[in-house]
Amino acid sequence: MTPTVKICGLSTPETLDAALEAGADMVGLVRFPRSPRHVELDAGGALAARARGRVGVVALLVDPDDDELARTLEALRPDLLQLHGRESPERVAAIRARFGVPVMKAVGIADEGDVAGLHAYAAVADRLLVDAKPPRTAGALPGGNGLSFDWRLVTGLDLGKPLMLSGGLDPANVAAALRLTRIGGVDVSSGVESAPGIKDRARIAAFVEAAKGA
Ligand SMILES: O=C(O)c1ccccc1NCC(=O)[C@H](O)[C@H](O)COP(=O)(O)O
Repeated sequence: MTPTVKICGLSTPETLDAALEAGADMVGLVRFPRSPRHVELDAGGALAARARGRVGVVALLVDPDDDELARTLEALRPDLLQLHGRESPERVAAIRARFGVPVMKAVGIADEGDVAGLHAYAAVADRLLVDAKPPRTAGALPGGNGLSFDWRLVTGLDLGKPLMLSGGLDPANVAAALRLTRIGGVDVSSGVESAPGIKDRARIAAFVEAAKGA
C-alpha cells in the first residue's frame, strides 16, 4: 500500500505549497518557541487554512498545558494533534477526552523497552509516531534533530493503530526504511531542509517521490 507521507515543520506558504504539489498527505506545523520551525498562532492559522481539505493538517505541541492546547486548536483547527513531549498515556487520554481532537503520540525509540512502552500509548492515541530520542545535550530540541534510530527495532511492528516512522529520514534513505520496516507512513523535517528551519522545495519533492515509489 502507498505510504502516508507527512512533511513536518513547514512555516511558509511557499514550502507548504511545495508539499501539497509534491503529493504529501499531511503537513505539520510546529508550536515550540525554541524551534527554528515555530509558527505563531496567526501565521500557523493562515498556513492551516491554506492546506485544509487538501491534506491532513497536524499541529505539533510539546507538553502543552490546557491553555496552549485551547489556543492552538482554535487558531489552527488541525485534523490531528501531534504530542511530541513527555506526555504520559494518561495525559494523552485526558487531552483527547477534553478537546475531542485525534492525537498522534510521538515516542522516542532506542531499545526494546521503548518499543514495549508503545502499547500503553496505542491504547489511548489514534496514531503513533516512532522517532529517535533527542540528544541529551542542554537545549536540544525534543524532535526534528535529523537523527535516526535502529529501524530493526520497529520492523513489522503492529500496534493495532496507524504508525509513522520518523527520525533522520531523507530522500536517499526513505525507501529503504519503508521496505525494511513495512510501516505505513513516514514523517520528515530536517531531511528536506537546506538549513535548520529552511525547507527545500526540491528535497520535499524528492522525498515524497521516493517514499511513494518504495
Ligand atoms: O521540528 C522541530 O523543531 C520540533 C520541535 C519540537 C518537537 C518536535 C519537533 N519536530 C518533530 C519532527 O519534525 C518530526 O516529527 C521528527 O522528530 C523527525 O524529525 P527529523 O529527524 O528532523 O526528520
